[in-house]
Amino acid sequence: MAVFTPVTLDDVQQWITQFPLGKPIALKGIASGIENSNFFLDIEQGAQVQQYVLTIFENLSFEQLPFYLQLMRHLADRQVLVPAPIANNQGELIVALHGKPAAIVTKLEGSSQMAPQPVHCAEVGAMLARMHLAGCDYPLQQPNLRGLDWWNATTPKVLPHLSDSNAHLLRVEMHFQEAFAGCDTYKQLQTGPVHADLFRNNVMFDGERLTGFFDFYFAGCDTWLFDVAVTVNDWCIDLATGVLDVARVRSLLDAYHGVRPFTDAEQTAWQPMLRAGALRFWLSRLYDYYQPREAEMLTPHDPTHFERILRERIATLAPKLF
Ligand SMILES: Nc1ncnc2c1ncn2[C@@H]1O[C@H](COP(=O)(O)OP(=O)(O)O)[C@@H](O)[C@H]1O
Ligand SMILES: N[C@@H](CCOP(=O)(O)O)C(=O)O
Repeated sequence: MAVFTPVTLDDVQQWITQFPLGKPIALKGIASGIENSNFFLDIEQGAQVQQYVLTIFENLSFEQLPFYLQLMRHLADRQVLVPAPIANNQGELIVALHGKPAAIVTKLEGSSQMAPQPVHCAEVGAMLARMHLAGCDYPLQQPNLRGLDWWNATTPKVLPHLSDSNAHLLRVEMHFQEAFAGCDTYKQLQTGPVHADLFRNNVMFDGERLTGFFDFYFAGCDTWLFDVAVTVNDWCIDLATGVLDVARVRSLLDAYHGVRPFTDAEQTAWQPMLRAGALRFWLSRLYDYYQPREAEMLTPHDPTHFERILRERIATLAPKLF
């Protein structure tokens, strides 16, 4: 279940006249996805047919969306591979469809690489560094809405559901992360717009060629290193154990470092940041697990996966950043 707002080709043919795009000839609902209604949209442009993705936003409002859509436009304009939002004839990226905010973005080629090798991790690392640099002059500001403030607000909501051992882990780690966020090294870390959810299912590949990052709806301004940690914690692990795979870690980090060299402060902060990246998703998965949304919104992700990763990052020294 992923199309929550039904749309017909006829609806789109009327609506799309406000975009400088051409004639829609096919519309197909996308089955995967859990947040929004997504459709592949084929548009005839002269002798060619171009493919786009139409998204109707089910939860985010007109007021919340500009940060994400304008960020994608900003990055696309700077040759970072992301879906490029298309503006209507008034220059608007977000336009109402069936009373909800909607947007059209370019379709990325390929599919997600769910069993990445070092070559894929290198592509991800290099593009992530390019994305961070390209975001430097992005004018809009929004904090990472799943950052420390959210962790502090969420911890008391999930603590009553946890075993003694997990409650202890959560309390100790929150204490550790509060101290880390207040330390001098942390304050020296470079910040800017980050994706903050760059998991395997949010990147497209055509063979070994990365074709784009997508699903920017957790993006916000945070440390670049947090983005790297979240990415490494998903792309470079053995999924069963959470243990880092050194070859994939090295490929991702070396490729990133080749584009945007890591700093000494980032080197010092690396292990605590890997723990922060694990804690963030442990907490959100716990929250979703114990405060489930409506029944049709699929099975929540497994929180124990990130509990395992967090314990592993605390116990084992990670490969150095550079
Ligand atoms: N720009 C795009 N290009 C190609 N495929 C896309 C694009 N955006 C979304 N998709 C496809 O739609 C699916 C659902 O998108 P996603 O952003 O995960 O949805 P949701 O926000 O509802 O979770 C993705 O897994 C991907 O297959
Ligand atoms: N990546 C997060 C969940 C975010 O949902 P997404 O499918 O839209 O990326 C997790 O794995 O917990």
